[in-house]
Amino acid sequence: MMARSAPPEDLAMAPGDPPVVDVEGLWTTFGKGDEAFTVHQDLQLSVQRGEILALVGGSGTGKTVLLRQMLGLARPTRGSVTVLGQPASEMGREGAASRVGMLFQQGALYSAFNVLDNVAFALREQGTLPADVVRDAALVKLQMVGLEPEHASRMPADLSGGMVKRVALARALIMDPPLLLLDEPTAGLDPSSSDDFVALLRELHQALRLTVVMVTHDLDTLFALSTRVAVLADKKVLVTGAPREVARYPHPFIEHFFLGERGQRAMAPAHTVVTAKEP
Ligand SMILES: Nc1ncnc2c1ncn2[C@@H]1O[C@H](COP(=O)(O)OP(=O)(O)OP(=O)(O)O)[C@@H](O)[C@H]1O
Repeated sequence: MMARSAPPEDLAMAPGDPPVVDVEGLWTTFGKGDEAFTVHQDLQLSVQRGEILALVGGSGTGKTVLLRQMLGLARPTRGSVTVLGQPASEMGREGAASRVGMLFQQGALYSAFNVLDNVAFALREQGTLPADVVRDAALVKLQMVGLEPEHASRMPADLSGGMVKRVALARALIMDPPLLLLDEPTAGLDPSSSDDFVALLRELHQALRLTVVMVTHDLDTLFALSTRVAVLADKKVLVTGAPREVARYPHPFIEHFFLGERGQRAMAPAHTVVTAKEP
């Protein structure tokens, strides 16, 4: 029998409601035989309602794979990834769309569809609502992310990077999912667009009472948004806690990530007065 590792050390979380996401004893192995390599080894993680959890870890530690498993797009090799009480791999496409919205790293809009059709895609595909209702729902979502009705007919190639992210966010929210997954939400944005997008995410988190799991390498985004951080290292969640507590945890990756020059800047008091949001 496989020995179970201890759950990650939790520096902040208080037990309460059942978790929105519950990852239990997760193993993820790719390849076979001599080629096999294990990305997650008995990984545990819970995300409570209303949290904005930042997943951080070195390159290739399986952050994106974990998001894809929460969306039901990738299966655990062993163990379970449960979303709102149901195994994510059994949600089916529609079940997943109504529970989980995902903002993919590059925005990933359909280049042949205009903005409105991109946003409306999942609702239209469901085929249960009349076209004008789908259209109105998409326009509401566009407004929610700060875009005007006249943007609806634009093509993705004609949008700025910030607008692509907003459209992708509107699309992720079209089915009103309670859980939002963000893969590098501010990657590729200039500092000003990045700040605007962070402010939008924070507003929507409050207004829609979302639970958010985000992967980010960007410390400004992490400190501005996250209520808790989970560090992936050594094939598991090593530690979770409030950003400033986790930053002090003794581990080579954490020291490099938080205490390097960028980390010091992001944690500097002048910055945190403006953007820090800790529980
Ligand atoms: N479908 C797949 N088949 C084989 N290997 C895969 C597959 N998906 C991911 N991997 C591998 O799993 C590992 C983890 O990938 P993942 O993209 O989750 O890393 P990450 O933590 O998001 O990294 P980064 O920060 O660099 O984006 C990588 O080595 C990747 O090549």
